[in-house]
This record gives sequence, C-alpha cells and structure tokens, in this order.
Amino acid sequence: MTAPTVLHVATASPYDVVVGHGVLDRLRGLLPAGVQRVAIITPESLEHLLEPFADLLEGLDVIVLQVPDGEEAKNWEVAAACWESLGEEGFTRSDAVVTLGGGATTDLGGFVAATWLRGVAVVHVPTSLLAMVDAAVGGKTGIDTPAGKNLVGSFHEPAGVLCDLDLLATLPREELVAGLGEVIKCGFIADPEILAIVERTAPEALTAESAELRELVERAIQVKADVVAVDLKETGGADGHPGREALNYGHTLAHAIEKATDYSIRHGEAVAIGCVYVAELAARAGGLAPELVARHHSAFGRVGLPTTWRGADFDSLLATMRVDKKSRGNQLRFVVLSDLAKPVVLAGPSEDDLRAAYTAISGGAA
Ligand SMILES: NC(=O)c1ccc[n+]([C@@H]2O[C@H](COP(=O)([O-])OP(=O)(O)OC[C@H]3O[C@@H](n4cnc5c(N)ncnc54)[C@H](O)[C@@H]3O)[C@@H](O)[C@H]2O)c1
Ligand SMILES: O=C(O)C(=O)C[C@@H](O)[C@H](O)[C@H](O)COP(=O)(O)O
Ligand SMILES: [Zn+2]
Repeated sequence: MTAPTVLHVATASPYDVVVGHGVLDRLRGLLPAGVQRVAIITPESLEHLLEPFADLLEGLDVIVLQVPDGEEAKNWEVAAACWESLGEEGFTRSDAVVTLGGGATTDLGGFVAATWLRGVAVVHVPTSLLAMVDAAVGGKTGIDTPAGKNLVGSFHEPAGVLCDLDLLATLPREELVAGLGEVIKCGFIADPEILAIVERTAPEALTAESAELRELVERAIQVKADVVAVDLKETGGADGHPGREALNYGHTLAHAIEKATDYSIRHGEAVAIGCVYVAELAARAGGLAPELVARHHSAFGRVGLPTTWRGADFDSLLATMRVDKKSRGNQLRFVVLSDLAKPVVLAGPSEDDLRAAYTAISGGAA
C-alpha cells in the first residue's frame, strides 16, 4: 500500500486534498479544530458507505441527513429540508458538514454549508471518480433551477477533501467512465500527460485499484488546484488565459444537453460531447488543427464516452446556452483551444459556426 498523496490548494483559505487507498482515517484531521457536531449529508442509496464513519467520528455528536440520489438532490426543496434539520438540531458555527457521495451530493452539501448561518465548515468525502477529480475541489457549490443547471450557488471552499480510492470499488463502471470525461477535459486544457496516459492504457485497466487511475486522479486534481489558486471566483486569468473559466471547457453545450434530457445523461458524458463540440467550433471559428479535433473524438471515444449527440434541435439548445454563466448580455462566450493546453475565450461566435459545429457532432440534426 503506497502512502497517501496530499495535494495543497493554495487559495486565500488553503486546504488539503488527500488521495490514496484506505485513507478514511484522515477525516478527523481535516475537520477544523474544536468541531463537536457533524452533519453528514449523503444519499440514501449510499447507506453502505456510512458504516465506517461511526468509528471515525467517535466522540463527536453525529447527525445524518439523507438526501435523494444524484441530480434529484440539487434543488431548493432538498436544500430547505437540510436547513430545517440543521435548525432542529441547533447547528452552530462551530459545527461542520461532511458530504459523502458523488458530485451532486458535494454540490448540494457544499451549498447547504455555504448558506447555513452564512457559512459553516465543510469537508467533502467524494465517492465517485467525477467528484474526486472535480466537484469536491475548488469550492463551487450549487443547485439547479427549472431554467437550468447550477444556476443558484456560491463559492464556498471546503476545509479539506478526502479521496479514498477504495470507495470507487462499488462505483458502477459507467459512472467511473463518466468521471474520465472531466479527467480528459483536464488533459486538453492543461496537462497533455493525462491524454498520453489515457491513450496508452487499455481502458479496462483503468480500475479503482490501478496505479494509472490514481495518477489520473492526482493530475486532474492538480490541474484544478492550480487554476483555482489563481482565479477562485472566475473573474478572469492573465496573459490571455481564461482563468477558472478554462475548467468550464465543454460545459456550455454539456449543461444544455443535461437540461434537454432532464438530467438522464451523466454529467461527464455530456462534458465529453460538449468538449468535442467546442473542438469542432474552434476548428471553424479559430482554425484549430484538424489533428487536435480528431484527438478529441478519439480520446473521449476510447474510454467509452459519447462524442456525438442528436437528442434536441439546435435552436432549443441555443436558448439554454444563452443562460450559461459565461454569457455576458446577449453575447455567448465559449472556452476553446487555440492549441493543446492553450485555452482561450471565444466571444460571440457566429450562429453559422455554432450551428455547423452542432451539425458535425449530431450528423445533421441542426
Ligand atoms: N462543483 C463543481 O466544481 C462540479 C464539478 C463537476 C461536476 N459537478 C457536479 O457533479 C455532479 C455529477 O457528479 P457525479 O458524476 O458524481 O454524479 P452523482 O453524484 O449523481 O453520482 C453518480 C451516481 O453514482 C452513485 N455513486 C457515487 N459514488 C458511489 C459509490 N462509491 N458506489 C456506488 N455508487 C456510487 C451515486 O449514488 C449516483 O447514483 C453534477 O451535478 C455536476 O454538475 C460539480
Ligand atoms: O470548477 C469549475 O469552475 C468548473 O467549471 C468545473 C466544472 O467541471 C463543473 O461542472 C462546474 O460545476 C460547472 O460550473 P458552472 O459554473 O458552469 O455551473
Ligand atoms: Zn463539469
């Protein structure tokens, strides 16, 4: 058993992300000193993962707030039910929230922690690959509204993040593959070695126990840590780099697809399609090299992620894309690549280019 890796997120409120096998006993050390009461926010479906927590948190007053599974939890009714429970328990500013679940749970639980008493401490214990490499790190929290994905939320950084790769043993394969969508995204925007690992490793060898998956997890977290350390609140980068918006690569279309499917598509799957879409867009609007566009199709496709989609007409997707957080007034803004690991913002692309890129990934549904 190799030692845990500790990745440091160097923001104004710095914290550690601990990655390894069998590291749950590090939980106590990530909680702020003096915490006496802990509210664990976790989906009903992951009850089996709760068991070790009783011992780990011995001596603390622990309450468990069970929430619906997946995206079903990311709405104001579930947030309000959590606030009600915290109120009944008299939860104070010296108490802490612990989230245990996938990215939907860390987003909801982070939002509840951000809003209760205007902010109490939260430690994330992500249980899906996607949550380990992305959702639990960086402090974006939020819920969905009928108008779209993550439209209400706040930046609230965790006190720590604990990624125990052993938790992935029960994660269904399709969910692990979905997590690879965000990992490969990081390869394109910042760390090409991620792409090299994905391209030389047999996809079925990327298992919870494998050294290759661990390296991918650590590299993707490092990409995110580096970006948020420079631009936590997405106000912009320097020298032409989009700052935190780079992490939103592929997400403009991805979020529109998620809404169009009523969240039946996995987030990581939608991100894969969205990244291929912006590569096709950059080829038209910014001259991205055809080899790099082809590499998008092959890297995501290699691990079993979708790279084409034709589930909605372009006009309805365009209407949803207009409320993307990167939009400014009527102007749509996309993160695209000018080259490998060189993300830039493409502001106000022509509707012809947007439509043509959709035709390229949908086989003519525009
Ligand atoms: N805040 C951020 O920066 C950020 C970043 C990326 C994604 N997200 C959000 O994260 C969500 C997607 O996260 P996700 O892919 O983890 O989805 P999810 O939370 O819906 O989890 C996917 C499924 O896997 C199950 N699961 C999780 N861990 C398991 C385990 N160890 N064993 C068995 N089953 C397990 C869950 O119960 C669920 O059914 C989306 O809502 C997305 O918007 C947020
Ligand atoms: O952390 C970020 O910043 C990201 O954009 C990471 C994304 O993978 C993630 O899905 C995020 O929740 C999207 O943010 P949003 O601001 O577009 O809702
Ligand atoms: Zn994402």
